[in-house]
Amino acid sequence: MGASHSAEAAIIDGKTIASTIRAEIKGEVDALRAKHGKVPGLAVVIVGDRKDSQTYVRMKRKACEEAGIESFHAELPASASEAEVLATVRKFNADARVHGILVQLPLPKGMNEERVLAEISLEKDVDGFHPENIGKLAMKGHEPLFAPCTPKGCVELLKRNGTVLSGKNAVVVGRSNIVGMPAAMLLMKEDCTVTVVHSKTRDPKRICREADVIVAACGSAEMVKKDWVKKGAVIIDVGTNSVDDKTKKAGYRLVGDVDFAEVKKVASAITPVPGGVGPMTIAMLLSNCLDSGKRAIAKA
Ligand SMILES: Nc1nc(=O)c2c([nH]1)NC[C@@H]1CN(c3ccc(C(=O)N[C@@H](CCC(=O)O)C(=O)O)cc3)C=[N+]21
Repeated sequence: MGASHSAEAAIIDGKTIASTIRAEIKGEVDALRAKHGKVPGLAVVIVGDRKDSQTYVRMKRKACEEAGIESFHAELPASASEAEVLATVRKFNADARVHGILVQLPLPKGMNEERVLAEISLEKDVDGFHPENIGKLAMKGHEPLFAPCTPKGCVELLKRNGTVLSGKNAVVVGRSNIVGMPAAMLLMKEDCTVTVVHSKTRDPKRICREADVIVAACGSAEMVKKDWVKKGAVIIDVGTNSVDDKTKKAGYRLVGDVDFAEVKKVASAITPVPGGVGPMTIAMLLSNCLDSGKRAIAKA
C-alpha cells in the first residue's frame, strides 16, 4: 500500500462477488422451502440456435439449480413463428410454479422483440424490460418491480466495492434499452450526477475524463482508452466482445469495452472481462426471481 508511487487499479472480482450473492440467495430459497414447501421458478425461452445464447442459457440454468430455484425451459427452432413464441410466453404466464420469465435476446430476425417482451406478465418480468418497469425506474417516488439485471449488477458491484456514489460524476457510455439507459437511471437514484455519452456525442473522451465512475456499455471492443480516464476513477466494463484468437481453444477470446491493460494503470478499481459484470447479471437474475417468488408465495 505504498502511497508514494501509484499502484495499479484494484480488480473488482465479479465472479467472487456473484458467488457470494448466489449463496445468500440459496439461503433465502432454503428458508422459503422450509416455511412454505415452495421455491421460486424461472422459465427461460430460447428461440433458434445461436451459440452464445445457448451458453448464457446453460449458465443461467446451472445457477438456478445451485441456488435451488426451479428452472423451466422452452427451446423453439429458429423457424418458429412469433405466434408460437407468444403462446409459449402465455403458457408460462399462466403457470403458478413460474415466477420469472426470460426470453433470451436477440430473437431471430423478423420477430418483433417489443411485442414478445410485452407479452410477459409484469409480475414475472425478471429481466426488468417491461415498459412499466423501465418507466418506474425513471420516476422519483416509484420503484419498479424489477430492475434490469445488468445495470443492477453494475451498481451492486460498485456498492460491494465500497465506492461511495452520492454526488459523484458517473458517465455511462452507451444508451441501450437493456443496459446504458437503465444504468443511468439507477445511478441517478444513487445520487450520482449522470452523463450519458453515445454514438452521436461530440468528444466523448473529454466527458469521460470528468468521470469518477464510468460504466462502459457501448458494445465496441476496447473503445474506452487510458486517456479517457481520470486518475483514480472506478471502471465498470459491461462489454462482452469476442475477438478471434487462434491461440485459444475456442478460437476466440472475450474483451470488454475498456482497454483493460492500459486503463488499469490509471483507474483505482476496474472490473475484468470475463469475470466482472457477466456473472453479476446472472446473480441479479436469480435475485429478481427470488423477489418475485417471495411475493407470489407469500400471497398464495
Ligand atoms: N433476455 C435476456 N436477458 C439477458 O440478461 C441477456 C439476454 N437476453 N441476451 C444476452 C445477454 C448477455 N448476457 C450475459 C450473461 C452472462 C454473461 C457472463 O456470465 N459472462 C461470463 C463469461 C462467459 C463466457 O465465457 O462466455 C463473464 O463475463 O465472466 C455474459 C452475458 C445476458 N443477456
